[in-house]
Amino acid sequence: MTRPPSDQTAAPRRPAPLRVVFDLDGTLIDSAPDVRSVANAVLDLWNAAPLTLERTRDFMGEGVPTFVARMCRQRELPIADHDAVMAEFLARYDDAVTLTEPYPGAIRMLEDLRAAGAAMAVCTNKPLAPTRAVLRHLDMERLFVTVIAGDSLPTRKPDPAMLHAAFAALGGDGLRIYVGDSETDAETARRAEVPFVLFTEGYRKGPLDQVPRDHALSDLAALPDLLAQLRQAAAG
Ligand SMILES: O=C(O)COP(=O)(O)O
Ligand SMILES: [Mg+2]
Repeated sequence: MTRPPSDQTAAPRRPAPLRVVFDLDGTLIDSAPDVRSVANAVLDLWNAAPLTLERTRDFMGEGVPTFVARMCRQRELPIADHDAVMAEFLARYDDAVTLTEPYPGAIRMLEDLRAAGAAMAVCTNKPLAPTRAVLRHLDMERLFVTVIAGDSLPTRKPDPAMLHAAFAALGGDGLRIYVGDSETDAETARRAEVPFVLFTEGYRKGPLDQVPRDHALSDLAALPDLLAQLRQAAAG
């Protein structure tokens, strides 16, 4: 019995190339303890009360200038001192790496994606020097084609320019995905018109159901399977 032609000719389609861009703080690494320690060392210079970890997380997400502005407002530091506060903060931030940990399964997940042929980048509002320092400290730098940081371009997320630059560095066509933890990341993905995966265990400020996203996950180890499914669907 001859098979119908469709069965004879059905060859598996090549999966689409995968380009994945990751936010950093609150997505791949839990860096708030280091940021808090920097903030509190600076606040101590002004004899101001320290920040809790929770408040530190709340202040993160839009980069150092916004973090420092929120911190100064919260502790009512004199406006005339804000530039000096910023300078003291930045001076300490570059090597603030020892309290930071990758989220469970983050490095294994990145290695799995790379083994599956994904090209990956970091797109973070954190400045480049502390970003490079922490990635090196955690032996994660090797996993990324490029890093676009909070001082790499004239604008920061949620302006989509950083995300566009990250995908441009990854090159070519294929399936594009942005993975992040915050409202800022969701808005960046929307403006860049890139599908967004929300990591739910990071530094989001509001309720989960109010963050627009295409997919959500609480365990980074689930990302390779999700992306494999999306890749197959994209291959048709
Ligand atoms: O440094 C911040 O405020 C946020 O950094 P992120 O963009 O990696 O979350
Ligand atoms: Mg983040």
